[in-house]
Amino acid sequence: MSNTLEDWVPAELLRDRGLIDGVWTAADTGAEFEVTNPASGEVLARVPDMGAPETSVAIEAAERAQRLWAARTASERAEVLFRWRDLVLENQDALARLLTLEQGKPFAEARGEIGYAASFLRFYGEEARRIRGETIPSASADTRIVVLRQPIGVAACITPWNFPAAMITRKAAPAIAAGCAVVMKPAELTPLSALALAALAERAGMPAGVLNIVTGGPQAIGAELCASPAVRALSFTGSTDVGRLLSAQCAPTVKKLSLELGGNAPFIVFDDADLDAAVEGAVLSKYRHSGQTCVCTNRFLVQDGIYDAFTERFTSRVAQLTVGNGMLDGVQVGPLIDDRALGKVQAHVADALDNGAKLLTGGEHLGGTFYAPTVLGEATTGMRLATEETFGPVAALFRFGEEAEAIQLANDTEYGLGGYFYTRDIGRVWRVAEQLETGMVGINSAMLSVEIAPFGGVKQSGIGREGSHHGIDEFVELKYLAFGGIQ
Ligand SMILES: NC(=O)c1ccc[n+]([C@@H]2O[C@H](COP(=O)([O-])OP(=O)(O)OC[C@H]3O[C@@H](n4cnc5c(N)ncnc54)[C@H](O)[C@@H]3O)[C@@H](O)[C@H]2O)c1
Ligand SMILES: O=C[C@H](O)CS(=O)(=O)O
Repeated sequence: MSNTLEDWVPAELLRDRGLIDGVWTAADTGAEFEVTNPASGEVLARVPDMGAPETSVAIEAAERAQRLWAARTASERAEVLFRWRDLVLENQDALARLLTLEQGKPFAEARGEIGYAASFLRFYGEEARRIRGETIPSASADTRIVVLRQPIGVAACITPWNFPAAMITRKAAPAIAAGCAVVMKPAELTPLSALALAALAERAGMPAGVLNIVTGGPQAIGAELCASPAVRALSFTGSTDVGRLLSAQCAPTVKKLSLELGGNAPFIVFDDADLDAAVEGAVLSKYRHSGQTCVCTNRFLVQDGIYDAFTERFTSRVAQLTVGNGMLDGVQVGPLIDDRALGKVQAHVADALDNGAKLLTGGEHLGGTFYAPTVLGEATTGMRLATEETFGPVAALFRFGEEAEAIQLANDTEYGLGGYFYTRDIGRVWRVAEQLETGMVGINSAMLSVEIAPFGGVKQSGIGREGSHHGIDEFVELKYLAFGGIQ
């Protein structure tokens, strides 16, 4: 099978330059870095290794463009987003192939991600015309109070490798709808999808400077974005460690921060759960994208009375999953993104086994960065996978007795992104939903991600929300106007 980009993706979607002020641009030094296919290790492309100087030029371009963009009507901004969305959907298969080649996820999942990416362009195109202010009944007869919602200005966006398309539009679409201009730094492991999306934005009529893509070294680009007083908002998706660092770097210029960080999602199966539904939900929430999703389950908490039945059914389903190159038909689990990710998975499994976990299926390195879908029984809280995000295809099953114990275990983490539970008791549904310390809760449901709902975490999983009408708030400022002297 060919792994050459040009055999799979039309030339108009392949870009080997960053986009700054509407110009496809090389690094000032001419330096480049390689983008590789995680399924084969082959080099797919080389893209510019930019740093602080190019980032600074992109910020200046965004500043100029933003003033003009904000002066356009909301309908004009919406039209550009709608055309962009149409082009993304027209190119859905090609974009999905590009995504699978640079990122590894199975083609069907990649195709789903492109549809998900397009959904943000449509939703925020619609939302552009609903960025409404308010009037507040005044305290005195001769005054009036009006609140405007204005674009914040230049927004910096930093995105991860696990959703190389959807994380771009989940940030860019609300920012652009609100009248902001964006300087985007995609993950260095997966810049090609971001560049292809930018090529389509350009074709959709996005004015020069409104969407800039800077590829290259995260530290240098990140430091410049954080230090610039012209950048008024930073929207970051990635690990909690980098989120903490960026928060500190933004403190001197006091930016609005939106942080979508790591998780340690619990998935609770109560004795009264619908077993078939719980097993299907468990497989989806754990093995989607080889476990490399921020809302993937990290800990299965299973009540004593259903533990054996759930474990048997779940393990048998997991053992049937097909692992392989995501470009091949029927593959359900692709490679891990790189050797570092593989090393963490192997270390978590070894640590769990050393501490008494039982290997029920998997536990094998399958060559390259492929790892067998794995289930570990009798996990306990002293194991690394109880407190750290494994970010791989490893399910750890913990036992519990009473509802209160499940809630205590579920909340025993610094993270608070997603959580799931399965039960048929309506009283328990409310009790548990209200007590879980997470930003999102799946109740008899394992899918949280949809453009119309607010996605985000509490505790050290982040600040702010993406998606839904709340996603606009990250990119607007309130301005209160006090009118006096009205007779
Ligand atoms: N909450 C969410 O919505 C969400 C979504 C996807 C991923 N994640 C989390 O992201 C993590 C996996 O992604 P990752 O490995 O790409 O995370 P990461 O934090 O290593 O990288 C994320 C982005 O930050 C950049 N980056 C790294 N160091 C930087 C620095 N010093 N300055 C500026 N930018 C820097 C990277 O280049 C990349 O673009 C997991 O923890 C996962 O849970 C969270
Ligand atoms: O990694 C987590 C992202 O937010 C992707 S998704 O929204 O859960 O699909």
